[in-house]
Amino acid sequence: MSTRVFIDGAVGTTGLEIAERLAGRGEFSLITLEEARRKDDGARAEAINAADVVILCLPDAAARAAVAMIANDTTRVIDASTAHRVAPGWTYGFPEVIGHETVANARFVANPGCYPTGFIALVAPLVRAGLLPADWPYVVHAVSGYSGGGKALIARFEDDTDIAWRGYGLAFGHKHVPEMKAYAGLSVAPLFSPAVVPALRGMVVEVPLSLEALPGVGIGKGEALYDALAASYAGSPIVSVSLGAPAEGEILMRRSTGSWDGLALSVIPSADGTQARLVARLDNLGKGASGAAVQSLNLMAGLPETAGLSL
Ligand SMILES: NC(=O)C1=CN([C@@H]2O[C@H](COP(=O)(O)OP(=O)(O)OC[C@H]3O[C@@H](n4cnc5c(N)ncnc54)[C@H](OP(=O)(O)O)[C@@H]3O)[C@@H](O)[C@H]2O)C=CC1
Ligand SMILES: CC(=O)N[C@@H](CCC(=O)OP(=O)(O)O)C(=O)O
Repeated sequence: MSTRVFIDGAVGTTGLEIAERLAGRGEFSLITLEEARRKDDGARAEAINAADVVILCLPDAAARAAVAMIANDTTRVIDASTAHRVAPGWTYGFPEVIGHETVANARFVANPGCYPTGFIALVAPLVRAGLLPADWPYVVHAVSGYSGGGKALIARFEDDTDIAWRGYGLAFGHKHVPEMKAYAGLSVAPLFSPAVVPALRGMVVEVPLSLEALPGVGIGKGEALYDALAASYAGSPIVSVSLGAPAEGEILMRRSTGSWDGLALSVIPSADGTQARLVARLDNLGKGASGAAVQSLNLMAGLPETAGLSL
């Protein structure tokens, strides 16, 4: 029997991408609402309670309201919003970090944020292995494609094609910081500096490290960081790890890059071993949102984790 899936927010940026990844897959049957009823609470409640799995692609408040509509003890949830990522009773939907079985068996799964996906993938295994300190104020520089801001930011970048770079998060307290701190296992919040560039999709997340200044780390430890990350993701069909700068000597985000559900991690040590740059590249709409949701859905349905993904 196929798994009945309802995507609440199915015509938004994330919802549409999830629907694309599920299209034509016989393991799932999609419950859909016509345009006139997609924001009708009665119709949504009916669809939510008829589904085996509901995928919430909504603003935070609407996601909380949708969970409150569940009137049974079987409907499972994957919430793409920020509403439940550090909430008790919810499982963080990052199988490579939290454990595949844990996600497969969870009822309430919070899909990770796009920037935290890069940061946590780089830092969590290294803190867990005792190679990086938990009580260090890590700095996170990151660049996202404008689809990361949903329909509103897409419209802004399409209307104002003169924007070359948009730094933001200047009031601090970005909504992704709590999950970064929690799932990287840190006792100090990272300092997060995000920016948007005029590309629809794509993301680079960088954590620069002074190995000589980091307590308990030291000069020449870049390769040990690489070894630990490579071991942590060994065999993953989704996460790759490389050592050193790309042969081209630069990292490019291209406007023409299409949908991709992988996550590429690099450890780039300096020649003298005193510094390293940890870099994650992903598609904010892929492993950063819709790809991750479909990966969790696959696991929850007992299917191979990469089914329907572009890798
Ligand atoms: N874009 C991204 O890269 C990522 C987004 N997310 C998260 O996913 C969620 C969705 O984001 P995104 O797809 O970008 O946002 P969009 O603004 O593109 O889409 C949100 C959709 O939700 C609909 N909606 C809003 N309120 C309700 C409601 N009460 N009932 C039913 N539908 C409603 C909107 O309707 P309408 O079309 O009428 O406005 C819209 O279609 C957010 O929580 C976001 O933070 C997570 C990871 C990455
Ligand atoms: C470019 C841009 O605006 N990005 C969004 C985050 C996108 C994302 O990951 O949203 P979730 O937190 O719902 O996962 C932001 O910084 O608020």
